[in-house]
Amino acid sequence: MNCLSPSILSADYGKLAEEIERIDEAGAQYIHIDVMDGMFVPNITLGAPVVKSLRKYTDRILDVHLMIEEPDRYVEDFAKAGADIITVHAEACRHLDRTVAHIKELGTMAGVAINPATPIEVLRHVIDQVDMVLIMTVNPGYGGQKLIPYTLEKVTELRRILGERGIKLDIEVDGGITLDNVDQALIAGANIIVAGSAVFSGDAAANVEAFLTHM
Ligand SMILES: O=C(CO)[C@H](O)[C@H](O)COP(=O)(O)O
Ligand SMILES: [Fe+2]
Repeated sequence: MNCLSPSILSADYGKLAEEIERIDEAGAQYIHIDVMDGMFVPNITLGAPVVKSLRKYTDRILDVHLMIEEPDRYVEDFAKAGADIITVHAEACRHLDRTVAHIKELGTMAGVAINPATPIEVLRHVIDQVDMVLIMTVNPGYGGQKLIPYTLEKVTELRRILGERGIKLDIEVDGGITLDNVDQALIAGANIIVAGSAVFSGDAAANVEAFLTHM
């Protein structure tokens, strides 16, 4: 199933509850929450207490994207806060297999993300353990960047490999997705679409509805 996961990175942080209710009512199936630690990426955003507060305002899937070093230290906090999917970066984990197992033990869906320059080969031994792979279509750290075209080739290649291995898995794309390129991402084989600035610039509800017509 194709789903939209608006990234609240580009929402008004002073009105997060209202912003989430708006995109929930407009039909977005997921809510993408970007957690940045100022180490793995240059920015700092928010932590588990904010996720816990936001959980009260929506029953949609809380899709937590951890852009933090050694995320194993925090996955339990995010699971307890109400995250439905916790995605960690392969580049940030010293023991990726252990971290994925830890997330699953907590009863939460597990995702693994890779940066644009990270080859999909790093996923080879974990793709039958995770619920989702996140292919970054920009370098992580900021909203509002332009999609890097070669990243969609990685999506196509991963979908092909999954098909050969008979593995059903969600592929999420994140970064620079707009109404003008979302079809390319879907054709490449992505089925979870993150969009931040394209949703939260202007009328967020109308933007969600416009995306959903493509899904
Ligand atoms: O993970 C992210 C940045 O690291 C964000 O989810 C992503 O960039 C979404 O924002 P936009 O759609 O504006 O690119
Ligand atoms: Fe993200």
